Amino acid sequence: MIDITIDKNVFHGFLFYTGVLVLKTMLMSLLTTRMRFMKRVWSSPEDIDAAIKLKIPSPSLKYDDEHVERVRRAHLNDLENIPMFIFSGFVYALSQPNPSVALTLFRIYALARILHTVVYAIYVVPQPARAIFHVISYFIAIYMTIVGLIMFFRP
Ligand SMILES: N[C@@H](CCC(=O)N[C@@H](CS)C(=O)NCC(=O)O)C(=O)O
Repeated sequence: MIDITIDKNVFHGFLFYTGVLVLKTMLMSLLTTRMRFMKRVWSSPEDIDAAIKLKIPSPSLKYDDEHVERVRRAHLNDLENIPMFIFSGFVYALSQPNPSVALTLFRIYALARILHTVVYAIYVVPQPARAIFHVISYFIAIYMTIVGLIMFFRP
């Protein structure tokens, strides 16, 4: 029998920021599509056929457009990190953390992931801006996983 106690505010915070980050990741598909239309660049021949039918002027088949690839890399980076947050945040929320510390970590994590995208794919800001936002979110997720596992599985 496992005795699970979870603070209501911590759980609400976890679900809220998970929702924000899931929506943010899904938005990356729209951002990629927008960039494809702006640059008129697609990477599948059938998309070029569709663009011609839509009378989009001079669409091109290109696999390495700098702007499109930048948005795709930001999306991929979300996919490498945000699913991890969902596990880390959940196990951490189960470990009876201090509610204000937990909510602060969720908030900083979400903000850092959003700013990572802003400086990577929207307004390109020189490094180390992106690295800083990545490191902040990465170490928060590592901290939450370790604390969560230790506290949850303590004898
Ligand atoms: N898969 C990442 C692992 C390391 C990482 O996430 N680095 C951060 C901070 S420099 C990043 O924004 N990488 C760019 C990217 O994933 O495209 C990479 O190839 O860079």
